Amino acid sequence: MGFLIAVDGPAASGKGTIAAKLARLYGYPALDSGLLYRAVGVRLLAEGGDLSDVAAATAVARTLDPAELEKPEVRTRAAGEAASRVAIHTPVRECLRDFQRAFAAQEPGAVIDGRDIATVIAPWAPAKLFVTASPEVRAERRWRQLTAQGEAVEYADILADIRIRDERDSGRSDSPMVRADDAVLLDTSEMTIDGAFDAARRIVEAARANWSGN
Ligand SMILES: Nc1ncnc2c1ncn2[C@@H]1O[C@H](COP(=O)(O)OP(=O)(O)O)[C@@H](O)[C@H]1O
Ligand SMILES: Nc1ccn([C@@H]2O[C@H](COP(=O)(O)OP(=O)(O)O)[C@@H](O)[C@H]2O)c(=O)n1
Repeated sequence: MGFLIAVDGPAASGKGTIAAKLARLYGYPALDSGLLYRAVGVRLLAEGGDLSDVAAATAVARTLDPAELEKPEVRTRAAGEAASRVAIHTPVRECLRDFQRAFAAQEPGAVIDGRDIATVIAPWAPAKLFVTASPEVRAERRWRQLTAQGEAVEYADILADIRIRDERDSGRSDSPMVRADDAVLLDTSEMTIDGAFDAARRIVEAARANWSGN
């Protein structure tokens, strides 16, 4: 198994940004695991399905095509909400698990960001970060991001979304969002993107120095 960097954390904490930069730094492939759940939610809704219909959501997860992760629709506010609603279904998570585990194990290394990478997908990961920030800061970042993408959204509504999603993601019974005991907490509330990346890089370098692999 390679040097896997697991980057977990709540919505809009900056974990994807950090994961992408670490992947570039080390020359590893990166997987944004949230896109898998977003793509399931988006297709289910497009087919007129119900997000609480476990069988229908599982059928979509089983037939997910990588091209669906590239669609701009998976990056919308509604897709984030839909993702967290299909992500509570155990059979949906099971359908997506093998792909993530195979991605995680590749040599010489990989970076995956999500909610349960360090706890469920790859507890063996040599480097684990739990990236967070206050709900207000995350809402501000998500509001800016969605506005820049052309979505008309209000800050107050995005803050409410963030709070609901935090509760749903950390309260579900299967693979809840939680910091792994051995994951390093990185609170980016007061950090710039460069500052957060620098802190993440130092955490990963320390983990690499302790790693018994190549
Ligand atoms: N430290 C930071 N300071 C300001 N903006 C940030 C920071 N980290 C990320 N962002 C921005 O916030 C938004 C959400 O970041 P992203 O990495 O997609 O979060 P996540 O993957 O946790 O949902 C993006 O537009 C990103 O550019
Ligand atoms: N490894 C993962 C990744 C995402 N998810 C779910 O998918 C949703 C969307 O994830 P995301 O990472 O794209 O969300 P943001 O953090 O970008 O808003 C989350 O709210 C989780 O419910 C998950 O359950 N497990």
